[in-house]
Amino acid sequence: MKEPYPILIDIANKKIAVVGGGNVAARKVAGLLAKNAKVTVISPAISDKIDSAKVTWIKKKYERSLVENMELIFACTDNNDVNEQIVAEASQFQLVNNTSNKQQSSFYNLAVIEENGIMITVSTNGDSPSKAKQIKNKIKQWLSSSLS
Ligand SMILES: C[C@@]1(CC(=O)O)c2cc3[nH]c(cc4nc(cc5[nH]c(cc(n2)[C@H]1CCC(=O)O)[C@@](C)(CC(=O)O)[C@@H]5CCC(=O)O)C(CC(=O)O)=C4CCC(=O)O)c(CCC(=O)O)c3CC(=O)O
Ligand SMILES: NC(=O)C1=CN([C@@H]2O[C@H](COP(=O)(O)OP(=O)(O)OC[C@H]3O[C@@H](n4cnc5c(N)ncnc54)[C@H](O)[C@@H]3O)[C@@H](O)[C@H]2O)C=CC1
Repeated sequence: MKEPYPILIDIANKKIAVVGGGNVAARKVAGLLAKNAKVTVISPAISDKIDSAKVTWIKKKYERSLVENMELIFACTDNNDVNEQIVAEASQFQLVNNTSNKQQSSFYNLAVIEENGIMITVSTNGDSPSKAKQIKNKIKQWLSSSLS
């Protein structure tokens, strides 16, 4: 993504697939559940950091037929070829985040602070996610010190 366009989207009750059930999937799932999405995790194994009571878990390896009706797809497996395949097989109406390859993602996640009805987000346009996290934490510290 050379020139990303920032938007906020309503994902409440939207069908969202997270393929893979490891650490990265757990972080993405937590963010999605916090905004009331209908999350389906497709993965032979699922981390205990994922609240399996709050998602639909399909205990299978990725197959295109399992994500055909999903509006957003997060490709979070630890197999780059599978993540690439998920992107290649998506329809033109499906947005896909390939968590292992930003060049193949049609959207990125942001580092987010949400407090008192205000949302502050940080992005490095994919260049350095850990820097985005660091800057977010600095802003958070600054916010709490400036309010006290
Ligand atoms: C493009 C993007 C797409 C996306 O996933 O949305 C992406 C991609 C990749 N991340 C990678 C690595 C890490 N990502 C994090 C953390 C976060 N990553 C997030 C977003 C994004 N990550 C999007 C762009 C964000 C921007 O524009 O700046 C955050 C902000 C939001 C979130 O995930 O919800 C969240 C912080 C949440 C918070 O705490 O606030 C950490 C640190 C950690 O886990 O502690 C590491 C390890 C250290 C490192 O490498 O930096 C790799 C390499 C994988 C590999 O090669 O192994 C890729 C793949 C690639 O770069 O192609
Ligand atoms: N975008 C981001 O924020 C970040 C991305 N990454 C990348 O994310 C990927 C995943 O990392 P982790 O979650 O730490 O790995 P992990 O090893 O914790 O989890 C991988 C998961 O994928 C599942 N899986 C493997 N093959 C599958 C298949 N064919 N179909 C469905 N599920 C399958 C496994 O069962 C496991 O649950 C890596 O490629 C890593 O480079 C890493 C850090 C941050």
